[in-house]
Amino acid sequence: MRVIYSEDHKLRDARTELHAGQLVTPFEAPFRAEWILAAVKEAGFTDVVAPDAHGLGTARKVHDPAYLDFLATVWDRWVAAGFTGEAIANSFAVRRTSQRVPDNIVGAIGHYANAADTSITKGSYEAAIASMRCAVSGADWLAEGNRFAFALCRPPGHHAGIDLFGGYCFINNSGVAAQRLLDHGARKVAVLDVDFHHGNGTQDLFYRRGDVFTASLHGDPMHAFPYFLGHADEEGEGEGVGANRNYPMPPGTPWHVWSSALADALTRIKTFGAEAIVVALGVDTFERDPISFFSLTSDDFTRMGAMISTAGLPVLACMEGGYGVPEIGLNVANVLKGLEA
Ligand SMILES: NCCCCCC(=O)NO
Ligand SMILES: [Zn+2]
Repeated sequence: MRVIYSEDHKLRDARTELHAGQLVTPFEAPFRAEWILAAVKEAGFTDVVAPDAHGLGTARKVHDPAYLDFLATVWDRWVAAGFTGEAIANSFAVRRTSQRVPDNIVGAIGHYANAADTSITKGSYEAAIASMRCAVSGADWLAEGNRFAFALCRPPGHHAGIDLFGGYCFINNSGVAAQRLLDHGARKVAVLDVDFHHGNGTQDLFYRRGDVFTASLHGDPMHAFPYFLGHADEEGEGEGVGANRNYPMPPGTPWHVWSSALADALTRIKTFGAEAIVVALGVDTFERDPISFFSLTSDDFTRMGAMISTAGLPVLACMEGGYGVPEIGLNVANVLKGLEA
């Protein structure tokens, strides 16, 4: 199992997150990647490498280039406007509004934000680029004929849409990796999102495409972030009809319910004809995750990896969510162990 990790994730170290009406210390913090790296090494996954210095060529095929340009410049524009706090959106291009991008940086950040929980700070963009590079390097490892890779992506990416950031995400790492696999010659690829939260960004990227099957198992959006996408009747559009599958589940969902959804998703991925699976690997489905409400145990993550492995396809796992409990490292390591079992 090749592990791809970049020290540059530490450049993403926001001081604030808008949560429950207060500015709190972000749940998505640097310690997460350090705990996970230590745990996977402890579990014997010691083939750890830095990512290659990929540019934005692949990302520009799934994200709006103007959005990527915004990400590259937003912090400097924010500072130039004289603001001393972290860049937080507080006005949004909601229903029945113009989709023109304002020149004003407060307007522009609101145009591109799908949530107010993600403060942008100095270094956030550079960290997001490094995170994307981990995922692209993992896709390259699979394209070289290897079975498994784990991209220890931080910041995460599955809430990043074509031209949207939020939910701690800026560039859709697993989506860029899926595109990279297609660029390497795959005809069909799947993105399987096992994070507690719906992969609204990934769904957005590929909703109208027939070459990437997107499946997401998640907390019912009637009760859980991101709230406004992730329902079972969202099945794709145009060339993408039938290539999107959502499995919304209720609070307290245990392994036997969750795993039946996984089994169905894997069957559909095989029927679709995917040649590889990119797993958006969040471990916030864990029973003690501080911001989620499923009931998976640490042993269930081993079972999860083993089930995904039975599809018999190359797998690239890209780190997504999973917060503030020591078991996040163990849970990630267990998925990797299950994959290789
Ligand atoms: N601030 C609202 C919750 C953001 C969820 C981030 C996450 O774990 N997504 O998978
Ligand atoms: Zn999550």
